[in-house]
Amino acid sequence: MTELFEPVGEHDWRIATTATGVLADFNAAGVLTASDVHVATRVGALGGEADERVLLAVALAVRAVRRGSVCLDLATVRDVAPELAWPDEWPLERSPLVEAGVLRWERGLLYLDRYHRLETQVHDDLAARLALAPPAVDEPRLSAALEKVRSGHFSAEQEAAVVAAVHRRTTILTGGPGTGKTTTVARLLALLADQAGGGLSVALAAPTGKAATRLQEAVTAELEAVARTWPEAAALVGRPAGLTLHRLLGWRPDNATRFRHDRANRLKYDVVVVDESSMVELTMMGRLLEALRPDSRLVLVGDPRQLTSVGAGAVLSDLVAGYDGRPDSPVAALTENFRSEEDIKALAAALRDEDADAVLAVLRSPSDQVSFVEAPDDEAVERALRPDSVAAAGAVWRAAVDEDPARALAELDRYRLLCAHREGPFGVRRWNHLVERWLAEDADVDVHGQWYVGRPLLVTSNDYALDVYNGETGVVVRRDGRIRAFVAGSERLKEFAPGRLDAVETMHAMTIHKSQGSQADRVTVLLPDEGSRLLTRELFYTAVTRARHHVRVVGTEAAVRAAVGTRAQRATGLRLRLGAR
Ligand SMILES: Nc1ncnc2c1ncn2[C@@H]1O[C@H](COP(=O)(O)OP(=O)(O)OP(=O)(O)O)[C@@H](O)[C@H]1O
Repeated sequence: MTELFEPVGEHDWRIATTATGVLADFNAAGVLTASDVHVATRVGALGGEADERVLLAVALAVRAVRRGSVCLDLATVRDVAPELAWPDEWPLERSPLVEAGVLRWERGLLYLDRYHRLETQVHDDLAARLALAPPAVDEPRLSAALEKVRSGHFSAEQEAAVVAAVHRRTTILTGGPGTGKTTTVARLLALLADQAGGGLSVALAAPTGKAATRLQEAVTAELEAVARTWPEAAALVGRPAGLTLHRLLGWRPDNATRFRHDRANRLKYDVVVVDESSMVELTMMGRLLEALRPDSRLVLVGDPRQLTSVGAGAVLSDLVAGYDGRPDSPVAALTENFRSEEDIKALAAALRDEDADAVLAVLRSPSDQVSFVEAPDDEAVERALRPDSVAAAGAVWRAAVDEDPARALAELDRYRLLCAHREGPFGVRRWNHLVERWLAEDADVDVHGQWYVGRPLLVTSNDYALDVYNGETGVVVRRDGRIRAFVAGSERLKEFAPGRLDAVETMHAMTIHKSQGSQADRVTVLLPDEGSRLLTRELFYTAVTRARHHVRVVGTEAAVRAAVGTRAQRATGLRLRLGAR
């Protein structure tokens, strides 16, 4: 796995032509980009720091944040490129930048001040929530209520989780796909509404629009199940709406990182549930925690084994690891998977155990749920992917031709081709083009133009004016002779003149990062080669757990071993802070 780039000549945009000394050396070696170097030089000039070792540390800290870390671990930083001339020491203690608080140096971790502040804020806000007196609970009422939610499905593990959550203001509910997290949340809401006697305001939030929609749908369905045995409580909860975290906090057109709700203007909700919390980056977690009323309840739901957020931080997995073993831990874990097929569960379990031999054994065992196409070269990969891709895209296209957008969107959820990369031989862009070409060649579909009938769409950013959100899926359909784009929303299909949707991509293939928070009946995972820097266990786990009924892995044994053996490392100090009370 390489973490460096290879400069392609002196005009490469990643080369800082003004850099000198050690910064220039690390830039030329592909460790630092031009922007890392520029930020460090500028910070040094403004803060009166000329020691190039400190400037190198600043540039490496900027690089670390760019790559998802919250800070720079100086003890391991050399591993990036051991052959380079690293400084013998980091004279940070004497640095005016540390003195001025521009840099923070703590426990061997070097922070840019903004990230240090965020991390300490997240820690302190959570600590303050945990230190508050627990909410008052009417125990006889709770016991009576548990009797009512027990009918229908409800495992002992789920019951233990809701009982713990009723007694806490902060709960972190973890579990893999299909472990009944949403079921548990719906029952928790019923119990809380019953305790409150009504008037409980609930927000169901998630980092992406698609995840928010799914959460709302799933909670609504589970509340309907609760209503069969306990209609009063279900009625008290009502129908809470799903919304993105940006929307919950009050998105501001003038500021990308600040929201309308903050410490001075808190959220009014009594309960805030956040699904897919593994995707929540440190900045957003900070904003959420400061906007919550201290006495409100927060339920963070997610799977800490999945890929971390795109932005810096690994908050959920840090919280789970950091609270581990603490008597005040707010973590409730669900482990029993009720949804996936046995062999998919076995594959996910082998990945959790970090056991490459076991992963390969599951992949190679005959199964109608898991398959492995060992494709040594490009041609073999194409041969493997072509029939399924054409069949899946053809089914979407046929529904679109039949002017049936609901069916087209349902077809879209049946099959998904997942890639690690956006660009390159294993990238989404290439496979989108290939599937379009195959569709034209094998099924005679007209794929010309941007808005061809049957084009599957993935929304890539939130548009509050249009009411479409990052992660939502859509399809192009001709209706009454006009080309329209339909996007799946929580309550209804949303119809647009396609030109109005500017942040959409073709979705014959999708990145694994973007697939978080969604599932499909059948999933094909295209593994990149073993040198890919994206290939990690978290990536592989996220990909295979997107499948409900069948997962097919296309790649090589070397790629499988590389994935299982590589952890997505992010330097953060949150778990240390939590562990070192
Ligand atoms: N105790 C149980 N016994 C049997 N089935 C259950 C139980 N709890 C949940 N289920 C069922 O398992 C499936 C998955 O549950 P649920 O959607 O709550 O899980 P989840 O963890 O939220 O999943 P995901 O995150 O993948 O959406 C649902 O069909 C649900 O009805």
